Amino acid sequence: MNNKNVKNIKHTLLSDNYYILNKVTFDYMMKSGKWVNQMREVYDRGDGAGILLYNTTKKTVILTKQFRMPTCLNDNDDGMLVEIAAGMLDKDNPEACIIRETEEEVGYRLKEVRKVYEGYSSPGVMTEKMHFFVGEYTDDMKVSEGGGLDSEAEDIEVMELPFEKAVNMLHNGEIVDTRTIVLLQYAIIHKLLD
Ligand SMILES: Nc1nc2c(ncn2[C@@H]2O[C@H](COP(=O)(O)OP(=O)(O)O[C@H]3O[C@H](CO)[C@@H](O)[C@H](O)[C@@H]3O)[C@@H](O)[C@H]2O)c(=O)[nH]1
Ligand SMILES: [Mg+2]
Repeated sequence: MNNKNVKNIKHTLLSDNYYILNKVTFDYMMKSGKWVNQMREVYDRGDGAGILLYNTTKKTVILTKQFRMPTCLNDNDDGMLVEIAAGMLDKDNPEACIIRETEEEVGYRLKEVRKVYEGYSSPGVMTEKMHFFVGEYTDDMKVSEGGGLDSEAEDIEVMELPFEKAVNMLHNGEIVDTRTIVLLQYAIIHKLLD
């Protein structure tokens, strides 16, 4: 931390049941010069990486579908969410993480990936920074059915679909995962599948 307008940062652990939730209090100097004491609850579950897998010959992309309880509690009736392949870094670097997660979740062993963005997922609440990749896949890279790790009770449906269909799903509101929106827009802007 390097900000002269912030001092007296104190962490109080609220939960370390699975990941870490802290209450963080600090003094913050407003633009007016007045110091105010503020409190934020901050959830720390490490950083993540996600990838848009695309095939320029078939003009397809690979996405996943899985149950996401938090979305179910907010407007997503059945809790099923269409997403890019993604995972948490654990102890890996972002590139190693996304190559591992791609094989676990969708069954393709990638040789190369390309980092395109890095961004905070929900900066008011979470520490998480997300590393965004794109990667070209071909049929001969398929090594398994994917689906996620049984040991983590992951139950992931692999969806290979025409890019055009994915773009329609983006525009008609079927795709509501922000990370997936970001990478599909990247693919459109940079004409990855033209
Ligand atoms: N028991 C238990 N297990 C959990 C909990 N939270 C996560 N897990 C387990 O941890 C696994 C993490 O799988 P990953 O593939 O590494 O992560 P992810 O859930 O796909 O996360 C990705 O998407 C998130 C967006 O929802 C991102 O926040 C994250 O950085 C990453 O990109 C989940 O499948 C689940 O089994 C929890 O509170 N309790
Ligand atoms: Mg995942």
